[in-house]
Amino acid sequence: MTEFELIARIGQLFAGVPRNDFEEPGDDCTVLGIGGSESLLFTADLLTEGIHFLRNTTPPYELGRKALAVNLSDVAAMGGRSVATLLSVALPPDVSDEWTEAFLRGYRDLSAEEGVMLAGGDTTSSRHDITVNVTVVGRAADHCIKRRSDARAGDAIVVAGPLGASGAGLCDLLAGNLDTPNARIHNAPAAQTAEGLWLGERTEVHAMTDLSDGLASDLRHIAEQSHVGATVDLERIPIAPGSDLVTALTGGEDYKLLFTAAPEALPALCRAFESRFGRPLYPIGTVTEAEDDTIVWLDRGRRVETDWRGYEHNA
Ligand SMILES: Nc1ncnc2c1ncn2[C@@H]1O[C@H](COP(=O)(O)OP(=O)(O)O)[C@@H](O)[C@H]1O
Ligand SMILES: Cc1ncc(C[n+]2csc(CCOP(=O)(O)OP(=O)(O)O)c2C)c(N)n1
Ligand SMILES: [Mg+2]
Repeated sequence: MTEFELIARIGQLFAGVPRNDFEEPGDDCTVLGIGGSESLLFTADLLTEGIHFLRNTTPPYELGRKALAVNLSDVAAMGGRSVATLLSVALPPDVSDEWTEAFLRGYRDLSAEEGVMLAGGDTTSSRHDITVNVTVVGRAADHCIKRRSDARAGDAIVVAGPLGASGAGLCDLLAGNLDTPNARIHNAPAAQTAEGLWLGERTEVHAMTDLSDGLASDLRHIAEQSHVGATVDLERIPIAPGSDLVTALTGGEDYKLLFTAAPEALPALCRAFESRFGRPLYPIGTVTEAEDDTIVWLDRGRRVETDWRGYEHNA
C-alpha cells in the first residue's frame, strides 16, 4: 500500500470508533473544541534516517530544529499557535553523546524561539537507524481555524513564499555540496508560524495547508477535501533561487503556506501581508467548480498535460 492508500484505509477501518468530540481527522491537525470558542490542535510527524535525512548530510543540531519545524508548520497551517510538544526518539548504539546533545540543542533552541514547551515524549534504542517523532499541541480561536475543506470556486490560490529551495538543497547534499544556501534550507527549514497566525485572523482566507509533499500533491488535498478543482498559472509559481519549476512543484519540504482567499479581498490582503512581513504573497491560480479535484496547469494560457506528483511514501 502507498502512503495515501494506507491513510484512506485507516479512515475506513476506524470510521465506527467513537471520536469523543474530536473533529473528523484528515487535516494538517485534528481539532478538539474545548469551549469558550477555543480549540486544541494535534499533529504528529516522524523523521526516519534514510528516508527523511542522511546522518552524513544533516547535522544533528539542524535535524533537531527540522523535526520540530515540520510539526509547527502543521499548526500554523490551521491558523493556530503551538504551545507544547512531545518528543520521541529511537537511537541506535553508534550515535554518540555529542550527536544527541547537538540534536537536543537544536530542538531546544527552536522551542525557545517559538515559545513552545516540551511536555514529554519517549526514549528507546533502535537496531540501526535514528527515528524521531514529534507531536505538537496547538491552540486556536475557533473562528481562526483554517481547514483544507473550505476552498470555494472563484477563490484565488496563493502561496506564502518561493518554492523549490528544499528540493534543490537535497540535490546539493546528495552531490556532496553540504554548505550551499539551499542545502541549509533543506536541513533546517523555517515554519511560517507568524504568517499562519496572521492568516488565521483573516476571514477572507478560506482553506489553508502547508507544502510538505509539494504543490502538485498538497493542492490536490485542498481540491479533494473541498470538492473543487483548480487552475494554476505556471508562470506565476515563485521559484526559489537555484531551483527550477518541476522541483518547485514536486520536490516537497518547502513548508510554505498554501491557501485560498476571496478574490475581491486579494489586493488588500497582499498589501497588508507585505507591510506586515516585508515579503510578498504569490497568487498562482484560481479555484474552479470541477467537482473531481481536477487540476489544470496552464503555461501562458496553454494547458500542459503532466503527471506531476509530490512526494509519496511507498509509491
Ligand atoms: N498512521 C496514521 N494514523 C492515523 N492518521 C494518520 C496516519 N498517518 C497520517 N494520518 C492522517 O492523515 C492525514 C494526512 O497525513 P499527512 O499527509 O502526513 O499530513 P501532513 O502533510 O499534514 O503531515 C493527516 O490528517 C494525518 O493526521
Ligand atoms: C535522504 C532523503 N531522501 C529524500 C528526501 C525527500 N523527502 C523525504 S520525505 C519528503 C516529504 C515530506 O515528508 P512526509 O513524511 O511525507 O511529511 P508530511 O507530508 O507527513 O508532513 C521528502 C520530499 C529527504 N528529505 N531525504
Ligand atoms: Mg504527516
